[in-house]
Amino acid sequence: MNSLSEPQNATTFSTAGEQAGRHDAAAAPVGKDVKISARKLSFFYGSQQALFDNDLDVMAGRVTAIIGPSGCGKSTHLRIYNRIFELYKGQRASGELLLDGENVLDAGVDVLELRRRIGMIFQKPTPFPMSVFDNVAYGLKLHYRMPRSEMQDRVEQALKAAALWDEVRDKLDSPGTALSGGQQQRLCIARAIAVEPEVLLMDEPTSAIDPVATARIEDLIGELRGRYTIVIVTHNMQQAARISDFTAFFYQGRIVEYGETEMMFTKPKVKQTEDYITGRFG
Ligand SMILES: Nc1ncnc2c1ncn2[C@@H]1O[C@H](COP(=O)(O)OP(=O)(O)OP(=O)(O)O)[C@@H](O)[C@H]1O
Repeated sequence: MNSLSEPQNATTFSTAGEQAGRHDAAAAPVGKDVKISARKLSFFYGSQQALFDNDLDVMAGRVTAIIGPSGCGKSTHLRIYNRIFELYKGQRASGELLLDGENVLDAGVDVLELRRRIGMIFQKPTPFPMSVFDNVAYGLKLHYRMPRSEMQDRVEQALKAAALWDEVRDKLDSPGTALSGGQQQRLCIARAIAVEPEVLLMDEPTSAIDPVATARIEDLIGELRGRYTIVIVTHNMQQAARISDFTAFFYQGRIVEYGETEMMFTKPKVKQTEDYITGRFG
């Protein structure tokens, strides 16, 4: 958890851009493992360009929040990571998106395997119309062959990791859609976790659920930190401050500023970031 009241030490943070002699505030933090690097990443809906030369290094095992006003490109950026945009006609990305140094946009990439490595949780919980058990087993059946007993173990582990096991252990055969909204969202997290991803993308995962359920998901994100690299889009400034290690501020398809969350929220380098964080626009 980040405390916004802790004293700041500007020397603990330097950007890759500064090291390279650049002084753009959207460069990358250095000195830690990078899991994903966006390089000159742009995106087009038909002829309309929505993202412009996004450069971003996502740190392994950390939580990175993407913030910015409505329509600035947060979801568009996230949807490139697992190439989910390719399900829609006329959408195109250019530049590079490196996962452990390999460009996921290359033609030869196994997209099914990419989506196993990079799981996604959406704004509205999306349980499949099947039982709680089958929701979690779904990806396992898609990606692996295993005996039923191992499948049961993996489902249980995933539900435990998603902090849902105690609530559903007696209703594994009930429909996933019969759970509460917050439980459904944790079910979706369990489904993503079951296939042992490396990265979890979360696109406003708490915007459709109540404050108590939101707190549980935020706690869960805290528990998953370290084991997974998490990138979360959120409209909620307090949430970004509470749960993320790094924050990227997007505006009109560009990354205006990126850095450690504590610094971003206490000493932003760019006036636009400060104005957004303090609620002057957006
Ligand atoms: N399917 C689409 N076709 C055409 N333009 C789109 C499409 N989806 C998004 N856009 C445009 O791309 C830009 C970025 O949209 P995006 O949804 O990524 O923003 P966002 O920051 O996630 O917004 P919000 O916070 O409202 O969810 C916007 O101008 C939007 O109108």
